[in-house]
Amino acid sequence: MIDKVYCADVTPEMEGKRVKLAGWVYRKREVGKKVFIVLRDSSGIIQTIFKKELSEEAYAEAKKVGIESSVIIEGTVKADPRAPTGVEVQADKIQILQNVDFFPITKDASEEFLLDVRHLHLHSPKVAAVMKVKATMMQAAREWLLQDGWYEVFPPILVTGAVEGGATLFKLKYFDKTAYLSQSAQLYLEAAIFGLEKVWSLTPSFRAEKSRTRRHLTEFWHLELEAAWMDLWDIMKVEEELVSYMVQRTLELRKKEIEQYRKDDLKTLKNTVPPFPRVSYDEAIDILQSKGVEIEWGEDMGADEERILTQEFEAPFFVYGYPKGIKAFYMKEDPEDPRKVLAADMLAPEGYGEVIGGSQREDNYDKLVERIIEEEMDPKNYEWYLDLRKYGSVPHSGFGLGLERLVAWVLKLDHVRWATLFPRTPSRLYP
Ligand SMILES: NC(=O)C[C@H]([NH3+])C(=O)NS(=O)(=O)OC[C@H]1O[C@@H](n2cnc3c(N)ncnc32)[C@H](O)[C@@H]1O
Ligand SMILES: [Mg+2]
Repeated sequence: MIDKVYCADVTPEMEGKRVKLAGWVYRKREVGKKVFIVLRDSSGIIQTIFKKELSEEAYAEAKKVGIESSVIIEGTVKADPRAPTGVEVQADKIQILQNVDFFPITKDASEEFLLDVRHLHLHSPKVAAVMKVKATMMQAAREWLLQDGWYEVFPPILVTGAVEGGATLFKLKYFDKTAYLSQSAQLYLEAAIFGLEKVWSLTPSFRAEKSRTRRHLTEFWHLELEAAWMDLWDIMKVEEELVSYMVQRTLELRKKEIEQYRKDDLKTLKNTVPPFPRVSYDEAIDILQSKGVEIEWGEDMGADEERILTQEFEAPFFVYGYPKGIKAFYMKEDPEDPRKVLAADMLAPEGYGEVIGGSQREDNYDKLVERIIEEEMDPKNYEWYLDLRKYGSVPHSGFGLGLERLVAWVLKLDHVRWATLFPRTPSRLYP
């Protein structure tokens, strides 16, 4: 590894110190017999200046480099309030690892072009900022899960059945059998609670969603938890504590990156502390109808309805008590109202909507068989899952958090695709 210092670690207090930097040419301009190169690495940028009188050779080389060329630069630190970071390096040596005559991404690049060259778009410090925020959100999640006694498990991705409806399964040939890409690790997490009680996983989930909305990917990162002995209200508390910790910790560690995207007062992020507001599905329908939305009790809320509902809140909030007819087979019927299930979604404010889907699971064998048949599925395909209700069944609940959706809200991205390294949508499988 090159014994370099990071751009962001060069400070005015290091005046007179000799440093070696390695990175990519971010900006370049020539003024008289000087070349200014703003160097970029993963930590940030720093201005370097090449003066002919200091080193003719380095000056001549510096004149050659193009934007995004990979270089190693050596020189002496000089405090300069005019430089972008208040300090610059008076360079006397440059090694060009690979010169770039023309970098394809220009200021006027369209979103579609940026997606076509996503592998080059990852050079961008603004894109790197998204990935740093996403990484910090997961670092925070891991911190919270560890201290709260949850075990990480590693469920399969090659599976034999649907969790969230057969319409969005990706099917593949598995030797002489048929397999599917996992829509959710949930069913396997439910098996894991009989030994570990509180489990979690971060896996890619796959949905053959044809809907081309700003919040759907065909592959997304899915943070899922499952806990024995917990009911819906218990798991909602887990959700708000986890999400609060993720958001507050990321505000603490990545405020600079967040402010590259959010030009507001960060109020909704600061408001993300427990307890989150809770509205019933019935109340949500009343709110929407009072705002002129044409929606009847029993209908699902789509992105548009959720967007309107979020206008009532300035922090994430829960909607609970959905009608059975619009929710999945595994959800436990509400004993107080058989029309409903013990399910709750967490919606992010500012129009973002659903970031978490969760519920208490049906733990009674016969009722679960009934629900599977009601949903016109074959109980034979879920024999192993039904076994979980035959050998020491317990009340249990869990949820799934869409990581890209949470990041999209935190950074106010206009599409969830910008929250993932290489977006997968119905029209995008390459690069
Ligand atoms: N363990 C569980 O209980 C999870 C449960 N089986 C489940 O998959 N619920 S979910 O379909 O609402 O998806 C959960 C979350 O997963 C995200 N999600 C769900 N589908 C997508 C797509 N297509 N793109 C991006 N993100 C998606 C979104 O935030 C949802 O709230
Ligand atoms: Mg959902």
